[in-house]
Amino acid sequence: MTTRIKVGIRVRPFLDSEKEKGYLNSRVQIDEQTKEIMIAEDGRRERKTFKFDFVFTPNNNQLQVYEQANIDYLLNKVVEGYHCTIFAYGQTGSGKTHTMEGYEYELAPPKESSKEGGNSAPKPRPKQHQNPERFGIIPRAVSALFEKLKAKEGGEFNVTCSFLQIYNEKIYDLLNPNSIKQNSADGTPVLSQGLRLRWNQRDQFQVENLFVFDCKSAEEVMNFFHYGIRNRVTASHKLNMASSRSHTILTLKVESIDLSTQSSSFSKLELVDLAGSERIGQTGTEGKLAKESIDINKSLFILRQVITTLSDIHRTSKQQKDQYQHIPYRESKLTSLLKQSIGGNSYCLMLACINPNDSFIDENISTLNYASKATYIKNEPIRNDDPKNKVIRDLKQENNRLRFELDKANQHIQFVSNLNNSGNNFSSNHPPNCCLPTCQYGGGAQPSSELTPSQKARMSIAIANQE
Ligand SMILES: Nc1ncnc2c1ncn2[C@@H]1O[C@H](COP(=O)(O)OP(=O)(O)OP(=O)(O)O)[C@@H](O)[C@H]1O
Repeated sequence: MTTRIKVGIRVRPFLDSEKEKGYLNSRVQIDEQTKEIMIAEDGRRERKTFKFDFVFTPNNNQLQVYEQANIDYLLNKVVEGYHCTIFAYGQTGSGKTHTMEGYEYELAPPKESSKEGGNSAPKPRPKQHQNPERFGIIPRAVSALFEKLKAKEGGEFNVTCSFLQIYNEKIYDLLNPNSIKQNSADGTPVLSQGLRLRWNQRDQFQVENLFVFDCKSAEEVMNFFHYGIRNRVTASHKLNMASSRSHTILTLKVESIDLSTQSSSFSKLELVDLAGSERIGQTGTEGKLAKESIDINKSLFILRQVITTLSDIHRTSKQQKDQYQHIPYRESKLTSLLKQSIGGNSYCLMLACINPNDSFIDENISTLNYASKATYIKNEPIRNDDPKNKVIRDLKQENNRLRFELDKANQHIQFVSNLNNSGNNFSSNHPPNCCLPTCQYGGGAQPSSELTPSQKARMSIAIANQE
């Protein structure tokens, strides 16, 4: 079965800080009925119109986004054994982390000078007390997933979680204290080598030595998540007080066991918050932050290439497809890890975020263009049975097939020997491999009445197997 990537656009409201600066004009128009976004480019009178699966206005709150984007449907798929990915995409400060996570941040007071005598820059950190109404997709989905798993009858489940970030094109474990060390001089993270990606037989990239924790409840997952976001690289710049400098992927792996059939399935829910594309001039970043910008933009560039290539493939006719076969997944860590999600075997939802401010019209048009391309991408979700189940099922089928063949052969032998014994020569109209009790051809004899009880039993097994 193929299914398109679903795409939603969320236009955030103007922030108080923006209103104070007098930013109030927005050329972005949203039609909730038709699910269209209209935007007028600089110097042009006609508006560009983009159509999506979901559109969210600045008035839509977190719960409305969660419900209308049909996250529930995706969670049901995870419970059924399918992989699902939800990812937020957009320019820096457009509302990705708000949509995925929803926590309020504050700037931690600068650390006292270190022994080298330097002062650390104030670092954003989540506030101690959070308003649950602000919670984004991650806390809501984690809690709903556990509710669904617990409500499922006749089954058991195991959930594990892992949490990583891709920073400057290296992968770091946000749950491993050794993965992220603080610089003694200024408190900024000095990151170790990063974890390696390994390609495995089932056509997917895996991160080596990533910490994976068993979680019995949503609270346990959220505790790990809170631990991890404190390790995520964030920084303040002109466009965002708490800007994510890395892409993060929170992965929940679910093993569901059906007790009646003793079969199990493996699925995963990936919740991805991307770092935002940025123009260094607008963010006012320099030095280390400017280098981060370049790396963020580079990996997003490859992501856009993957989206463009796949959307071209799925839009063109079959003959033309061959020209486009190279999809540059391997050219960045991010796209390698999202290979199953974009053009692969997962259900996938992309939430593209828009800053309403007219100063970012070019960035918004770019976001809308790529989001629009993503609507053409088709995935082929598959149910991920335990590979052992498949082997057992295949062996059972093979066993049934062989028993059926054997029965047919025995019946044929029996039929021929009955003919020889009775001297009856009516065989001319019968096909050589016909199964006598269900034979459609007329004839004088009724051989089924001549079968022994054990033959009849074998015959009924064979017929049952056939059905
Ligand atoms: N829908 C919204 N309603 C209210 N405030 C919002 C909304 N979306 C974003 N914000 C606020 O806008 C600011 C920037 O949002 P956020 O940090 O989510 O952006 P981002 O796209 O994740 O940026 P970056 O790529 O730099 O990490 C934050 O203060 C956030 O609280």
